[in-house]
Amino acid sequence: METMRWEDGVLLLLDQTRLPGKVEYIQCRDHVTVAEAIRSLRVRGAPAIGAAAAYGLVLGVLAARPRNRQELLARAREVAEVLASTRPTAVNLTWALNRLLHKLEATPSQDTRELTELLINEAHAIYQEDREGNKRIGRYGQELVPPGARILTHCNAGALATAGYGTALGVIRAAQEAGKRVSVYASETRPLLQGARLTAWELLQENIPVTLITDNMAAYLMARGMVDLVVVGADRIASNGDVANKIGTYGLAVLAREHGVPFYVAAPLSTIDLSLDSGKDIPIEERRPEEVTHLAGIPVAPRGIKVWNPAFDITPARLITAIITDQGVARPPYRESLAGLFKA
Ligand SMILES: CSC[C@H]1O[C@H](OP(=O)(O)O)[C@H](O)[C@@H]1O
Repeated sequence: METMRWEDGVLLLLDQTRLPGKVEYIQCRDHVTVAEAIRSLRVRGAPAIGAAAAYGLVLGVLAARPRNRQELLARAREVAEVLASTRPTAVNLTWALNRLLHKLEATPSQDTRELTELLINEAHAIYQEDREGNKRIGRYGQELVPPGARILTHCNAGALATAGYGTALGVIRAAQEAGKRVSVYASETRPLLQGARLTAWELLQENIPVTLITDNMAAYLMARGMVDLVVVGADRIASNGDVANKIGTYGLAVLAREHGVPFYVAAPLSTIDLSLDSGKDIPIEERRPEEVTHLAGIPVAPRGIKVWNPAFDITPARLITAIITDQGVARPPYRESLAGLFKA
């Protein structure tokens, strides 16, 4: 199942709001459609958002038919700003857009066709590198997975959240491929149910044993000794190892510490933001109240109720056993080990 596909100047995006019931692709011919898809989580997951935004930038430049380098650069910057404003937490979004802009600025060509080709190739490179990087995350991560491990994961950090294979689910896939016969508990992940709708669906598609639990069952599951490790994805990792990830992750990390369960985060280097000193500096997206007060369009809370709906929380580095990246496994102290991975 592909999260996205570039076909003759059109970006096809798998509409993840329709899963698991329907597999439907939306055709994006302009950056505004891509921006809406990111904002409404038709495409979601830090690396997938980055890749989609990169292709969205290409679409925005193509649509404007710039007559010269100057017009093309101005248009690219304008479109990047629109796409960067869609969701604040996943650093891959701005990382991908900045990578394309820097590539443009570093290329002296005056030929708009050549510059546009350059953008398309860079977007393809981001997509391809993420797929390959996730396989490496899987290889590094599966070495931490004991045979027969019962693994708890939260939200969806799978192929649907990336350009393929997944980060946290990449570790699970690699462990399964290594013959470790793992089983997975997927927490449903209120309010948008990425665990129930996406992770459960992804793993079932590949016959990886998976059991769905509600978020409030995780504590009792661990108290019953039914979890051997937790592995989750990330949307942004600060230089000290603090991790922003789907709301509910921090609670799982506290529970894992309480019950002596290893807690792993899996993410590519493109999710690590060394410019941030700690998790305090990571912007946390707050979303519409209706995501909490309604379920499939049906009200489940009284009209007018006040709602707080942060889409992410921050897990402090001290609760994280290791951070599994596409360049190797980082262990505490993270400020040194993460910086070291960039130098490798
Ligand atoms: C591999 S990154 C996946 C990451 O993104 C998810 O958030 P969202 O579904 O809101 O984009 C969640 O935090 C996952 O861990």
